[in-house]
Amino acid sequence: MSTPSFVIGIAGGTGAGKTTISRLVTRNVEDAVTRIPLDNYYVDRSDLTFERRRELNYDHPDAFEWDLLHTHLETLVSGQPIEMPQYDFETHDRTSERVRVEPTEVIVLEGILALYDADIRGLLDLKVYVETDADVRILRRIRRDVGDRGRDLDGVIDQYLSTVKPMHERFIEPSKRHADLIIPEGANSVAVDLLAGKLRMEIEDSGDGDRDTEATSIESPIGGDGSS
Ligand SMILES: Nc1ncnc2c1ncn2[C@@H]1O[C@H](COP(=O)(O)OP(=O)(O)O)[C@@H](O)[C@H]1O
Ligand SMILES: O=c1ccn([C@@H]2O[C@H](COP(=O)(O)O)[C@@H](O)[C@H]2O)c(=O)[nH]1
Repeated sequence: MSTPSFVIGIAGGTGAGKTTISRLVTRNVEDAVTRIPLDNYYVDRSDLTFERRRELNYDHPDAFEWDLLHTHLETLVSGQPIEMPQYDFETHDRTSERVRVEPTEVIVLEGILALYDADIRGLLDLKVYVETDADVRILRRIRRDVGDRGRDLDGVIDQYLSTVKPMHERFIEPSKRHADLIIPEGANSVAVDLLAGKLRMEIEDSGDGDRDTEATSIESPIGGDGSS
């Protein structure tokens, strides 16, 4: 167990590439990094039926349990472990499982509104916003939500137009002004390598970590095999 010396927040719209970037920048230093998906802090709505949960707005700040996230980040930063909630996108529900997370040298908080809350921002040493065009993001989201999250095309389109897009414009995009670093076009390989280097430096400064490096290669901008 270590006391974290560096906390990064990675925000950006749905499908921007936040998860991909946080995986890429931490891939050679995994033992020294704790990744906290903001999604795990969606408010527990297991009191509602599935039908009702399906209609909720998951892109408004009120959908998240900020106090719990703040407490957990503070706990990790103070060198103590947390019991992190887990979230199931297929059922739109927090699961009964909790995962024990030990503090490491670096913490990466990643999610659509990772830069939204002022108290959370106060705990971040580096604030990153991933900026990717809306058309690329919706194409990625369709592929992911239909393929991995149990949705159908009409459902993804309805949700996008009714809540995802308006909340993006109202809350997510404006949070970009808090960023120290804006990464254009998702997993931009130059930005990923710079960020990975920064992480390695922080880890080395705190006296631990695997220092191997690997070049970053980026596939087609909407995933798949890149063929047309
Ligand atoms: N630069 C990229 N090139 C190709 N596919 C990407 C890229 N970045 C992300 N993707 C794909 O797009 C989808 C959404 O990316 P993800 O990182 O989960 O976005 P976010 O976490 O911002 O919602 C995933 O299927 C991922 O593999
Ligand atoms: O129950 C839920 C919870 C969230 N969502 C959608 O997920 C995205 C955030 O995840 P990303 O990985 O950043 O795309 C958000 O836009 C919500 O609309 C959901 O559909 N159902």
